[in-house]
Amino acid sequence: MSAKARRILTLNAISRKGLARLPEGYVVGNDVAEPDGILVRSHAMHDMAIPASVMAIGRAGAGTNNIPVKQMSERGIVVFNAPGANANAVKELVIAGMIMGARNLAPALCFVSRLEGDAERLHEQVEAGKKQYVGHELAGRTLGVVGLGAIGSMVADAAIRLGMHVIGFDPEITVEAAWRLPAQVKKAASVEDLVKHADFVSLHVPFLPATRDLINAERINLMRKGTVLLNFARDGIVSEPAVLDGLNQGRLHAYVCDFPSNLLRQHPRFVALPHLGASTEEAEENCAVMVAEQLADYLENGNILNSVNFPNINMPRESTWRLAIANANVPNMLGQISTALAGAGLNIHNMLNKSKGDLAYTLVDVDSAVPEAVLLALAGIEGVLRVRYLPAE
Ligand SMILES: NC(=O)c1ccc[n+]([C@@H]2O[C@H](COP(=O)([O-])OP(=O)(O)OC[C@H]3O[C@@H](n4cnc5c(N)ncnc54)[C@H](O)[C@@H]3O)[C@@H](O)[C@H]2O)c1
Ligand SMILES: O=C(O)CC[C@@H](O)C(=O)O
Repeated sequence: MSAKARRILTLNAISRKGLARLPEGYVVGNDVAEPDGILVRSHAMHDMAIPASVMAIGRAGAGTNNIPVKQMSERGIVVFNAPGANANAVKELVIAGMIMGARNLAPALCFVSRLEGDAERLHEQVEAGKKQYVGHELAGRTLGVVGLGAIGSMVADAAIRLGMHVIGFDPEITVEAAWRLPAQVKKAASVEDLVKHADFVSLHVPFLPATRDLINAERINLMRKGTVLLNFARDGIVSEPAVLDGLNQGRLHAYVCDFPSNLLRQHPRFVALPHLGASTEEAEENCAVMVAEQLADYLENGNILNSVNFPNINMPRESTWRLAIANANVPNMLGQISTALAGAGLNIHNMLNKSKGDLAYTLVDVDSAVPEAVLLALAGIEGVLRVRYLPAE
């Protein structure tokens, strides 16, 4: 891979092992001006002025709701994520959360932290107090999983191994994810159907307008009495006032999540962790390695893997002179690109075009150097969002 002095701005701490995957010569830091690319975890980018120099953003994680993806698409900026790279870390924390909820571990730990006196007095208080925290076991209970992607499918699998029954709901499940799912997972017809039949409900969907308040008062009222609700996805997926009512009325036994809340914080059966789902060395490294490699291959060669807004595309280099063109997915773009190249006497060696939704992307290898005037002509075609010239070093 060629090593231009590309500039990468980091908006969060990114694992060093990931940064080491960037080519030599890259300038990387949290104060880099005029960056070519940005690496980010949960930093909120919606209100940030994203410099004109930026060509790509790599999210070292799964959720991209902290990034203004639509505006980036309009600017031809490719947004990458790291699908599945932190799924095992989240799965393990969800299992911990189920046990915390079922065995009343958070209030029990609070009880212990308040104990005073000598060893004999501690013993007396423990034996008198522990009956308040009697819980139940996971085996034989039913877990409902909403969203059966990378994390949901792993949670389902782990729960089955713990002796639980599992039902799942995911109207947009991919073929790949469906293959990953254990055969024992029963299919729910809807979220309503799922919550009616579960003792534990765990949410693993992205935060989108369609999933805002997915768990609301109506759905909580359909739940079995004493349900444990787990949310390691995003806080906005659950209506907090509805959860508070559910906890107060006993419909919910506990709400275990990764998102502290001022509204819920006083409730003894509200358990919040500080967004720790992906905070393991392994997950941080996996995410950073994946996204750094994707970002570098895009910046150097124009290839795209795991973008949330542009299609996957990979064309091995067969010539020195490459163009990468991001454009609207409308008719005759390829015709106009080819005409502009032919008009300048440039012979196309290889060309690949892919589309995803409203966006398309074209890689073109040509047999000779591309003059600046041709780049300007291509950029002037209506619907072209960005033109990059990537001659191999
Ligand atoms: N707590 C954390 O630190 C942490 C870590 C990783 C991911 N997350 C969150 O978890 C989410 C899921 O992560 P993932 O890696 O499993 O993503 P994923 O893309 O692999 O899976 C998401 C699944 O949700 C499904 N889905 C979408 N809308 C749905 C709906 N309305 N009802 C049911 N299913 C629906 C999709 O079809 C997909 O299968 C992320 O978007 C992120 O917000 C949180
Ligand atoms: O980077 C993190 O710590 C959180 C990541 C997580 O929320 C995700 O969506 O992948």
